[in-house]
Amino acid sequence: MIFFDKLNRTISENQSLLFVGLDPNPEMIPSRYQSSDMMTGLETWLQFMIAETSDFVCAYKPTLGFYEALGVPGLELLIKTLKSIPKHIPIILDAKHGDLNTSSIFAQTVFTEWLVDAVTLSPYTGQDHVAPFLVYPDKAVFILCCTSNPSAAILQQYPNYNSPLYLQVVQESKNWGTPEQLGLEVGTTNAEVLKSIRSLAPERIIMARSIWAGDGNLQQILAAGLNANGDGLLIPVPQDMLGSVNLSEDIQYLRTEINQFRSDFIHDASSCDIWFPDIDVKNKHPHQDLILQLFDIGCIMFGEFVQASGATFPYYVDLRKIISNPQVFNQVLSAYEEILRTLTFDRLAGIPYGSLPTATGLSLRLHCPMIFPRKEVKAHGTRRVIEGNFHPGEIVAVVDDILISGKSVMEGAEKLKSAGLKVNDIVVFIDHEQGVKDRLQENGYHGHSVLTISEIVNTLHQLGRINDRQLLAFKDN
Ligand SMILES: O=c1ccn([C@@H]2O[C@H](COP(=O)(O)O)[C@@H](O)[C@H]2O)c(=O)[nH]1
Repeated sequence: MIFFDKLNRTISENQSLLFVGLDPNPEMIPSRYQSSDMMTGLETWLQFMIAETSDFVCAYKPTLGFYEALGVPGLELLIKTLKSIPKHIPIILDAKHGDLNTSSIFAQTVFTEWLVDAVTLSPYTGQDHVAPFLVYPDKAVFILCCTSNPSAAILQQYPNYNSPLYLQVVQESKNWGTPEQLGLEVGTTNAEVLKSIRSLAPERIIMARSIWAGDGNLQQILAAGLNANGDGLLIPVPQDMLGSVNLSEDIQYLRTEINQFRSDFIHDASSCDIWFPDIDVKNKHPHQDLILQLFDIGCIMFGEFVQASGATFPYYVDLRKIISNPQVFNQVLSAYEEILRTLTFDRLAGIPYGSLPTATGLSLRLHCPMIFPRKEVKAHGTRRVIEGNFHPGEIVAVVDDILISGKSVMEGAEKLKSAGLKVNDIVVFIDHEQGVKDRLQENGYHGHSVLTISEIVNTLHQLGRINDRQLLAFKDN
């Protein structure tokens, strides 16, 4: 069962939006658990919390840092604690993981060995960091949008109160995963902050944090954070309540207070909002799925990228990555193949290095011999400019990844022509447009492309993968 369904089922069965932080914090341990053996005391306390609350919460949230701080016994305690949580209750591991290099292995460990359902992530390493977690279809992530720590305001409110960074994080992270896969972690005592995030992300689950640290106006927080259906907001059980001997009664009292507010809130609302992705089904691009997959595996990036010419573009395409994803690579080959089958040629040539794997794949598919013009000629050995066998006079179809100015592909084609070969057609995956095909034509080549960059950008925007700002940056280019 996917995280989202598991969470909603527990919310409905336990009639609760409350979650408990299962943290072995030695500074918070109630005196009745302070034995000479700290680990035993912490474990007994954690078991008490689970036993007292499992019928009244929708999720548990162990904080990895508290367990790590206890060393190896702490990690053993984490495994024991995770195993003690009833299977039907979702576990959100609060890791605030933020390291790109360890993201894949960390996702594998927490999801397949520790069997947690969701994990909190820091947003700073961007979608590349989130993607390895989202390849687990039944799991989810929560992106840390803001914290209530006073000194963090200088960063989170940057550059100004009208357009603060934490709202940029919300807007941006909505492009990284669906509402079922990606929720938001919001630490705040300020209902206005929560309200601004809720209005920007009406469809997301918000995991509230730190709401009890301020004056604790629960009603304001609920009004700001609940979605129009009176849910979508996970509320932490206050830390000081977790030390109470009457934890079960206290939590039920809090649950009733929240549910009373929710039912009044739903009653007052005259309509409900349903979130739909902005997809135009009728005008679906024939390569829509491929465009999405290329974006999701990081082949199409948005930002400021300096090109070989020195110009800055709002995107960069790195098709070299497809070789690491055979399923996407196969689809890319099929798209090239469709064009090549309409052309007449004796040999295929790939432009090094990026297009050599593509040309090799196409050569095998089309049963057509391949050659390639070297990028640099070796000072030793055969000193060949063209690798592979050919006969002067043969027609070569040239394959490359992307046309920007057309310079690199034309340089390759010229080397082939110098060796007595004929080049009529150049087939690329992406055409940057802006007249580059005309430039090829002026030099005697007929350019063909699977996709244009505007088709890619418009499709990604239509499907919510890129935002209005990214679309505008592209259009203004
Ligand atoms: O987004 C991009 C832009 C460029 N490349 C690399 O450059 C050449 C194409 O540039 P020309 O100006 O047409 O020579 C392309 O073959 C890539 O090697 C890129 O990969 N992605």
